[in-house]
Amino acid sequence: MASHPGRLSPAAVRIDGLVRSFAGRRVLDGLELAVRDGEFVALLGRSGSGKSTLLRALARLDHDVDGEGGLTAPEDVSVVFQDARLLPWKRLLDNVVLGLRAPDAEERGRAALAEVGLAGRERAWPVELSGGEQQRVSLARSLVREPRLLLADEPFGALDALTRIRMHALLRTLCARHRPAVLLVTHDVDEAIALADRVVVLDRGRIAADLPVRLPAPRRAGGPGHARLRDRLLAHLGVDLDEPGIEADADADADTGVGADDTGAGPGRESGRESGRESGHGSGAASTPAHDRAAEEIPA
Ligand SMILES: Nc1ncnc2c1ncn2[C@@H]1O[C@H](COP(=O)(O)OP(=O)(O)OP(=O)(O)O)[C@@H](O)[C@H]1O
Repeated sequence: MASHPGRLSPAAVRIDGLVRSFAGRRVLDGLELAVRDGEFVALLGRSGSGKSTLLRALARLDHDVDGEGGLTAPEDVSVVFQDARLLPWKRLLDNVVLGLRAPDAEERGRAALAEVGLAGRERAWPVELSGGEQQRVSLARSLVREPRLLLADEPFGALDALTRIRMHALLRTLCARHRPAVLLVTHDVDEAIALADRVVVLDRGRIAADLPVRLPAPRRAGGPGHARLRDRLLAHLGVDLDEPGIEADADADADTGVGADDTGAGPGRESGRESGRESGHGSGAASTPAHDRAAEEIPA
């Protein structure tokens, strides 16, 4: 992903003390987060930690939900879900340009389908496509609108491992070309590390860790720094790698070419102590959020 960690870009997203509650229970509890223009942020968190609730708030799909706090997000937002949500009675091109009011909509739709590797399939029906191909159409439909912000809620969660790897490469290429800010919800730590400029971990409605990923491309699992960053994120997700039956990557201590403290993450923010494994999941520190250093760098 083309990233410019040293360059100060404006904030595409700024969230300040966001609260969202269901039946009096706070799911987002004073959440602070900023995402720069063109930045790719992966959002990890245990099931029920509020990831989709956050995405729905950013997409303005939560009108009926109780909440407060500041939320600035662009108007031009596209959302990709785990299921492609194509209209089965419309051909692929019509699905891609649905609602797109532009004189050159059809031309752009064709170009978008070509970008995702589906040139020549414009007149196909969704039912004729595999799951991975349908998700390609979903990406084309999102990016044809040239959104400033792309929200992706586990977009590859239903795909097989090989298709997912291909989709990672495609998403990287598309984002480098179109440069939207991206907030990707995923359960897959490796996916987060492979794709994102920054990985944030949501825990009990707040950001428990916010780690820039400073790993060279291509980011292959097992590369320098990768394993230790992975362990650190897993610890924040409550996975105890010391538990019998759970093995850390064998190369976790065999990384070369990086300093002793190099976890592949820059000087991010973590609740609790520096090592997530030492702090244990949650560690109680989620209730006293540290200042978000990464967000601090983002000018309004
Ligand atoms: N419309 C709703 N009404 C009531 N409770 C809700 C609603 N939407 C979400 N919740 C609750 O809010 C909590 C967070 O849900 P959310 O879907 O945001 O979690 P998540 O982190 O995306 O989970 P998962 O990883 O399992 O998809 C859950 O306990 C869920 O039951």
